[in-house]
Amino acid sequence: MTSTPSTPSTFGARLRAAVDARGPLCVGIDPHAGLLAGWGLPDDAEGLRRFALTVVEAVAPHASVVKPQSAFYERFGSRGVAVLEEVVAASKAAGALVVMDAKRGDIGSTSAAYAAAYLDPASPLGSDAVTVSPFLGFGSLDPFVEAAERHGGGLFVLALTSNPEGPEVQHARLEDGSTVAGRVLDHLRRLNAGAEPLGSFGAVVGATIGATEEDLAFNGPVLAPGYGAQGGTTADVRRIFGAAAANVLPSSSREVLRRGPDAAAMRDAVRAANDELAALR
Ligand SMILES: O=c1ccn([C@@H]2O[C@H](COP(=O)(O)O)[C@@H](O)[C@H]2O)c(=O)[nH]1
Repeated sequence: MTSTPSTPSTFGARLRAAVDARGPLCVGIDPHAGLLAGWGLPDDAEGLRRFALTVVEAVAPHASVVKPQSAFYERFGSRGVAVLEEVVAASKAAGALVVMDAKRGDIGSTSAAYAAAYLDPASPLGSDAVTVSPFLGFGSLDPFVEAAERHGGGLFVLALTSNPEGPEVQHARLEDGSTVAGRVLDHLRRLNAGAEPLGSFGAVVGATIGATEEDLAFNGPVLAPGYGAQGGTTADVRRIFGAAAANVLPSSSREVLRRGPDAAAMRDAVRAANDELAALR
């Protein structure tokens, strides 16, 4: 009997199906020291583990996407990274897609190693998608693009970030008059051309940015952090993205996590946000 290797579905296709089933809210799993304290947990690897797995159990069966922020795990060294591995596995088992928020980017040969770490399903940190930085030149991300295509994964490339310092770099003008962010979006438009139902190469555009001249329709998903604790609202998502809002994943960490350790309260916060965001689709 011959076996046919199954072609992995694309990240864009999996994401579209997940959002249709569960709603667009992406829940950030960011174990801040202050949140551990607020939950009555010690600021150590065991406190981190109890916090992170409690969040996964509460939200991963309900949210389309979870986004662990790697920094909060790395600060505990190898024991923290082991917890991050557990978060990835448990979230996937509960049916959520995992976006690893690691914001990686380096010269191409090093990017290849980062891509293997975060996008190869055989890696203990293998996720559905990873956040990457294009500020070493978009071409430095080629190894990530190749790994995403090989493994059916996705990328979220920083374009217009939610922090107030971002415009200094992202609004800067290039020789042809386009902005740095606009050039990033152009690259994504090229990578996603013709993809159905949605491309796998996304952008990070904060839910907090002011008016923008950029064309935010590029046939790919948008991760929109800043929703919730940083002040971004559903009305902001509508204002910023307009017709492209249907492909936006508003991302909220602290606004959900501060409701814990009460699992029902975290789950209800996810449901309430998704109910409100449904009007955008
Ligand atoms: O432009 C960006 C890119 C990423 N982030 C990350 O999202 C969360 C935001 O957490 P909140 O508690 O909801 O504010 C965090 O992990 C950031 O590193 C971002 O905020 N802005």
